[in-house]
Amino acid sequence: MKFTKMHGCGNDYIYVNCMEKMVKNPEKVAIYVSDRHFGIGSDGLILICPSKVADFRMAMYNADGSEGKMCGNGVRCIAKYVYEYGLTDKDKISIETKGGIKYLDLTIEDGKVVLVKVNMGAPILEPKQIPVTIGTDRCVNEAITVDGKEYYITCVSMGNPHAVTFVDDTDSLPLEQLGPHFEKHEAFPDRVNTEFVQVLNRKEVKMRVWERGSGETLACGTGTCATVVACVLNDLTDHEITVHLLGGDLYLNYDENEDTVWMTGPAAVICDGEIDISGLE
Ligand SMILES: N[C@@H](CCC[C@H](N)C(=O)O)C(=O)O
Repeated sequence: MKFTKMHGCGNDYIYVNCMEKMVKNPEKVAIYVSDRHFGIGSDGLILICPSKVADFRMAMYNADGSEGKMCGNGVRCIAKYVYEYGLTDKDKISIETKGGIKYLDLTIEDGKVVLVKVNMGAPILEPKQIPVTIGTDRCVNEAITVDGKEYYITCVSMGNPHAVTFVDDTDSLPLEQLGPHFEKHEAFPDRVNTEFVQVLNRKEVKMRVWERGSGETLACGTGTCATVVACVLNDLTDHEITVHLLGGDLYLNYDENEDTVWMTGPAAVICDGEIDISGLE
């Protein structure tokens, strides 16, 4: 299987061009290629597929083989891939995902995609749709006990479920220990991605993330969208913020009038390669 390893702010995936031929058993392939010791090493697998309703379709799998409905860093990387590998010459493209069609604007310099701005669509706040069992109309600043300690969460779906909790200091968090307790908490019937957010000022926050199905990652695009929405709902920041992640910065704008979140950030190619997956197909 030919692949390209790419990352968006350190959130790395193995990308496969499936425009001609689909990968069989993508769940098993995701587990295999993601392994950082016995595979290639990544946060998961992303397939670039043909679409009947958009320019391209994304299928994404976490490192544990579970399917995710959306991936913010993933759609930016797909934009870079399809332009730089000659699948399109357009600087505005659409990508179908299980979380809806996303519209992307590519900034191109010397034939390279240096920045991608994505219309990530409307945040979903209704608890049943997220899904989370806490809250009636919304789950904003609601108490939850996780591993014996009380936290306050604001829940947002950006096609996939997120719980945002505000903390004093992201650096000192024992995420390896805490993350799984949030992910598998009974309040989240489909598990959850959790963002731990330290507000620096009205325009900047620091964020660490524990991703459903992949563990701690260096960045999560949909997680930053959930974060800006949670910040606004709790009146902690302006609508336009910079999110500092372990792997870099993303720029977010929650346009409440249009009910949409804009995410802008980079995408990078790490390498191209080929791997034998014949035992998995
Ligand atoms: N890293 C992603 C989100 C990937 C999917 C997530 N782990 C899920 O299962 O919902 C992003 O950049 O948004």
